[in-house]
Amino acid sequence: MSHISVRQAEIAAEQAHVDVVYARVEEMRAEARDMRRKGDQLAHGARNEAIFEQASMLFERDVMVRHANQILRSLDAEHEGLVFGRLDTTDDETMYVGRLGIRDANFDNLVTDWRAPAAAAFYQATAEQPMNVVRRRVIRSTGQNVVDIDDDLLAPEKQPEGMAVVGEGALMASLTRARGDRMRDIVATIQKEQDEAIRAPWRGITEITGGPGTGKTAVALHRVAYLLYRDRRRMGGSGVLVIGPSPAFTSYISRVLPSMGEDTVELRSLGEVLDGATATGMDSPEVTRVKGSLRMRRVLKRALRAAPPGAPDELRITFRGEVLRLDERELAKVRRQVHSKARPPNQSRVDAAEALLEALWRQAEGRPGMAHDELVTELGERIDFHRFVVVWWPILTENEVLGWLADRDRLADAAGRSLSPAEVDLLADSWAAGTGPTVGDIALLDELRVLLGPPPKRHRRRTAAREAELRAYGEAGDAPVYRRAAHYDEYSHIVVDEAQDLSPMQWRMVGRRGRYASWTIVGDPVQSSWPDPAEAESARTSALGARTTRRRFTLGTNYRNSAEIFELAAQVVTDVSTPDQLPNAVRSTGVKPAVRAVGPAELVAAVLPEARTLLSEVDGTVGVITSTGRLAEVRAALSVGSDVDEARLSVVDGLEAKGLEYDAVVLVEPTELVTESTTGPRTLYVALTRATQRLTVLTTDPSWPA
Ligand SMILES: Nc1ncnc2c1ncn2[C@@H]1O[C@H](COP(=O)(O)OP(=O)(O)OP(=O)(O)O)[C@@H](O)[C@H]1O
Repeated sequence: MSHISVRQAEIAAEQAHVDVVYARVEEMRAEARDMRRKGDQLAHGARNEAIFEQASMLFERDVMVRHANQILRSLDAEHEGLVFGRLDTTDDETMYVGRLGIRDANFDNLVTDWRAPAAAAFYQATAEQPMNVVRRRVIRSTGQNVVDIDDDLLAPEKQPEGMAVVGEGALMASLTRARGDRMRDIVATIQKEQDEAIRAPWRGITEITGGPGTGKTAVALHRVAYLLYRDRRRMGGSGVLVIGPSPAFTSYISRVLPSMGEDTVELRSLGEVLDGATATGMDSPEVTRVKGSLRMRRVLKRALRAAPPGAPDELRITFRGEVLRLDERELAKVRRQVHSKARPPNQSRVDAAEALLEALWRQAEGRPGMAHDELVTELGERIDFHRFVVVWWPILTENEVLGWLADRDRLADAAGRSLSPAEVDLLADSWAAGTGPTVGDIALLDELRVLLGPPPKRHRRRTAAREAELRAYGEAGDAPVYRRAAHYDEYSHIVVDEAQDLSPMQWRMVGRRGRYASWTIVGDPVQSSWPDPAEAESARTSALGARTTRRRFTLGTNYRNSAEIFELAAQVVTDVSTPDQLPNAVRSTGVKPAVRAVGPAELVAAVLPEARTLLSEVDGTVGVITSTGRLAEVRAALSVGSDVDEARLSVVDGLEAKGLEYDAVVLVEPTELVTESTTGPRTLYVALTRATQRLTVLTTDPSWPA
């Protein structure tokens, strides 16, 4: 047979199996719908039964309906390539690997779930250690149609007669495909070093480091899918949280888990970790640095202890014909005394009232007709006294307290010697600008929330049991509504991506979400935009606990950039990295990055034609990356060319580019990315490593990158 007809024959054989699988999926769908119907009938029946029977029937109904819904959800997930792999072993066994485990009506395996232990060989077998695998086959499909196959022969000496081997490399084929605006899953082509990190035990802290494009994000997300599959009860019930640097990033990765049938994982950017707040704006690097520093804890603590703006500075009250008075100094003393108790301020109003009454007694003591207990009881019940307490010791929100600090004098008082006068100016200006909380403010607000304590509860409308139930299942029962209590801190697993950029204050905020969590921490120190890694490291250790099990995986192959693009990127970080921190980019396109020198007046005008050229050269996305200061100007220049395909073109600054990727990139004035940031070369490195195929650098410096 010719080469082509062997391939066609093999594709046809795989199509036959895939057809059987899809037919079975249809049957399973019908069975699940039937189960759900029965569950509903059971519930209907229960309404007519005695109460105690009702409870058990409702429980049974819940279990049935939930189970049926879970099956339907995973069957309904986007199943492009439901079956993507096949292993042929030395024992003449054949195993298909796919996104779901599927058995036929006789319980024989049609497809093994990629996360099952039996499927591990699909990712881990190598020619050196074939793990009983003779041939590994990747099956590529469009919808339900097999379009191509690709084989690795791992044990040629065991190849039986008639076993065909076709293809040129599924990984390379997948890497050269055009990118869309969302990241895709990589289940079919996970590499061995990646698989080890994905399948690592759930306990403790799993660190995944590696250079740009090594698949850290992809691996972390597949790890989540793996952990949920292996331990759904533990992981799914308490929930999994994935934290990324920006909303652009969380949107970019948002499809990966649903495409694997997992739609219960929460994705949040750093500006959204605190419930009720959404921040996207970034401060300047200088301000970010101060806001992120642990010194802010002391500043915030002191800020809380000051009298709130507008609080009365005198208490005057008449008791038994005598005027009792506490002046500003005495009131300040009482305030200090109440704050010195361990209770948070929002829980201390009763303490404050008691301390005020004691201070009033000290005024009254010795005067005729005064008795301690009478004064305390009678004044304590008086409405004018209550009115005073409410305004003198108000229940505060974190936003109010941060708002106070826009006042430079107040901030300087709170800062004491923790901040320099220049730092005080920087922060006061940033808050006085009134543009709403920035991403850096969110960690401060969260800190204040904890320092203030919860406001006193008047009524508990829901019982604790009801709360717990709502947390676990959502109110609707069958739809997956994953509403958790505000400031939920019991996630079972938390993934922190681009972890190298978290400030110490952000580590504290993130650490609070996982009191009992295990962690996957993903990052690359060379891409860090945080200036003091040692401080961040120690904050991270105290946030996550130093003694827990730690395991570390380092990924060494850059799957994103062409070798030509990465060669240029590596040049800019030679001074801030060691050779072992730089990955190996193995895919060569033969196209070197274009570096174009232009005059300063032509710089911005040159962006549109370059973007147009790249849009015509690649099938997928084009990113324009510029300094933050130039973002608006470049966006305006690009909107002039209304003929460009906006779905394929985006404009971001160096920080927003974190974690994203495009088929082609226009990088505008690289030196500005360096000078604008306190960790310049690292930010530039991020920008230079976003493109998979083409990179054009526009610079006004003819000698760049020298
Ligand atoms: N085994 C693989 N098979 C196919 N594609 C892969 C594989 N590993 C990684 N990729 C692809 O390489 C690209 C880079 O992956 P990813 O974004 O996860 O890298 P990263 O290490 O997080 O990068 P960065 O640190 O630059 O953000 C993605 O398009 C991803 O799909």
